[in-house]
Amino acid sequence: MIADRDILRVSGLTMRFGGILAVNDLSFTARRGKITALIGPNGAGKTTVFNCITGFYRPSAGEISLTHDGGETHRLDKLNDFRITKIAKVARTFQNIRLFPGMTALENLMVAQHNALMRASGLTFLGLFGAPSWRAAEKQAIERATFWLDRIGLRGRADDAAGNLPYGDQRRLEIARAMCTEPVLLCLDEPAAGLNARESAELSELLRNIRAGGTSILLIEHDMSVVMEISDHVVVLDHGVKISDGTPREIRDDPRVIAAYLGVEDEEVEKVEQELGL
Ligand SMILES: Nc1ncnc2c1ncn2[C@@H]1O[C@H](COP(=O)(O)OP(=O)(O)OP(=O)(O)O)[C@@H](O)[C@H]1O
Repeated sequence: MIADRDILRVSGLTMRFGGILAVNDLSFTARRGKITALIGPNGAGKTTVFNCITGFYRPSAGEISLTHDGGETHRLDKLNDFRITKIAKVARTFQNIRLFPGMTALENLMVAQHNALMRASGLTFLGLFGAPSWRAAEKQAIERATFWLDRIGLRGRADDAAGNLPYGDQRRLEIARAMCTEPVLLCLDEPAAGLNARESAELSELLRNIRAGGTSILLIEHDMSVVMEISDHVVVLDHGVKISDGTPREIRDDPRVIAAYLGVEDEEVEKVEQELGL
């Protein structure tokens, strides 16, 4: 069977908080094996969309479906966050770092594989007695953690407390931790926030590697150099509504996007366009 080109389809997504319409009838798709960026000015609704996709919020209306390579489709708007991670295989990171700072880098990656280890122990205390199934699963978990420590260049710091690592390393460790759950879709909320130029370049390299490995990525990002450099497809939100959708180049040249970022009203778009010579 040929896999569906789109891994994620969001259709008519609406999210209300009392009188606030944070996301209004939003539709877009994310392609399989590609990097899709969700951008927009502050308060545009990006994190709310992420929270709906990853089950932190139940949408007020709309459908979110994720299709695995084999054709199996999951309605994310109907699943809770636990099942979205475990069954639909969607992983996420947050705007603020949420590592366990007192645990080592390796331990942080092992904790992410807790579900697999528990399954191998038959959900009992067999692990404590070193049952063969548990030992095999533990070996595999260590191998996977080591693989990701290598990928992010932190093998040599495996035993250091995560909280003592430089900020950029912590950001990459968080992404590695999400990858240890073997997601089909990785959702990253502002991964480049607070990074210096060298750390941003390392992040871009890591995300390209993850894409090359076949994992699809959905990314919220304010750092336009990262967005333009690595995204295959960009969706632009403003006031909860999609205002543009296309390649990074198409987005960059879209007067509606420029106007939204400059904070001007619709009727001024033409003026901005003229001023920029578009
Ligand atoms: N839990 C909530 N309760 C009430 N209003 C909310 C809630 N979450 C978000 N909002 C509102 O929804 C709108 C969209 O917010 P959201 O955080 O999704 O935007 P954003 O594009 O991610 O912004 P930023 O780039 O600043 O992170 C804002 O007006 C915000 O105040």
